[in-house]
Order: sequence, then structure tokens, then C-alpha cells
Amino acid sequence: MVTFHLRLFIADTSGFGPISVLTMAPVYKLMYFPVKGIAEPIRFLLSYGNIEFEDHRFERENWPQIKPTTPFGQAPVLEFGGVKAYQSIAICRYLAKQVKLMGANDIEDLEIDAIIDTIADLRTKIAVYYKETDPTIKETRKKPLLEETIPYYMERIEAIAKKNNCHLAAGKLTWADVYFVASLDALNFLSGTNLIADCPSLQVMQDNVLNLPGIKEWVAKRPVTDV
Ligand SMILES: N[C@@H](CCC(=O)N[C@@H](CS)C(=O)NCC(=O)O)C(=O)O
Repeated sequence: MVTFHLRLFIADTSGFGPISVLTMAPVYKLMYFPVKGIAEPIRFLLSYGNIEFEDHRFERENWPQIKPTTPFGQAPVLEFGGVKAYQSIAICRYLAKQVKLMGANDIEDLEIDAIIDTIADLRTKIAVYYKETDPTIKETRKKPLLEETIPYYMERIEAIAKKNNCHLAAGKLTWADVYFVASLDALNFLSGTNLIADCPSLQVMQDNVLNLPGIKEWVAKRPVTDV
């Protein structure tokens, strides 16, 4: 569970005991569009840590008013204790520290960061295809994405999972596993394919992550959205 900097010192009025100290948990508010998108790994990590949060999903038509209130005109933003945290991966790394899903040393953290950045690279390539508005150009991008780019990445990510005992780094559960599994629904939707269809180790990893207490409860109660 999370501890926080805000401490209340309460004078003991009984005359017998020392001063009591109450440590308060921060109140987390996640601001994002009404989708899983790049906020879902944040929701998974908060849920894994049994950290309560306000899942504030704003409608797209309200974004023009909200945008200027964010640090860099983008979402997600995680607000807590006077902090407005931005950049989804930085937020995930912070939460991973809070819920103890980091590596055991700098090398393990390097391994985790590298696979997280690789997943983000793959998402960027998929997003370029998805966001293409010209149907002719989109069609020309489909075959290379589905037959070259995605297989290239997924073969390598699967090999890493196989070597790491069905994990993405350090041979154990880390925030990389949670990040990848939380990202999958959106990546599958955007690419129109099941990224892990031919990846048995990643399928095991997905099952394991989705069965973690906290995450299992979150997935059962979260709003149903495609992406
Ligand atoms: N690198 C940023 C990317 C943030 C981003 O692209 N957010 C999109 C939604 S997924 C957004 O805010 N789009 C609206 C806009 O840019 O006006 C992160 O990971 O947080």
C-alpha cells in the first residue's frame, strides 16, 4: 500500500500516550478520454496496488476546454497531492515504484524500460496506420503492418517472454508485464488483429496478469469500451 508525504500530527489529549501520527494516502484523479488507450496501464497499476482512484473520463467535445489546463495539452494526466503528472509511461514508472513492480537493480530496470519503449514504438507504428484517413493510403499500409512490422515485433517480444518464464523482463512479474497486457486491447483494436495469437508465452502472461487480484476486479468493473 502507498504511503504519502502528507502527515497529520495530532496531539494526544489523554495525557498518557505520545503524539499520534496519521499517514494519509493521496487521492488520485486520472483524467483521460472515455477509452482504455494509453491510460489503461495506469488504471491497471493503480488497481494492482489496490489504490483507489477517480477514473475521470471526459467526453471528446469537452476536450478543447480541458486541453489548456493540462501541462502539455495532452492526456492522460494523473492528479494527486498538488501534483499534475503527465506522460503515461512516466506515470506508470512512478506507480510501479509505489506498488513495488520495479526491477531489483539498475540492469533489471534498464531491461524493463527497453521493452516498455519497444511496446511504445510498436504502438506508434500501429497508430500511423490506424489514423490514416485516406482509404487508399491506409490499404497500402495494411499489408506491411500486418505481415512485416507486427510479426517482426511480436516474434521478438514472444522470444523475450519465453526466455523470461512468461514475463517481459527480469524473469518475474514487473510493470512491463502489466503495461503490455493493459495495452493489448487497444493495440488489437487499432491494428485489427490479435497481436498475441501466435505467442503462447505472452498468452500465459496475459492470463497471469488478468488474474492478479486488483486487476481482475478492475477488469470486471471497468466501463466496456473497444479501444
Ligand atoms: N506521450 C504522451 C502522449 C499523449 C497523447 O498523445 N495523448 C493523446 C490521447 S492518447 C491526446 O491527448 N490527444 C489530444 C490532443 O493532443 O489534443 C503520453 O504517453 O502521455
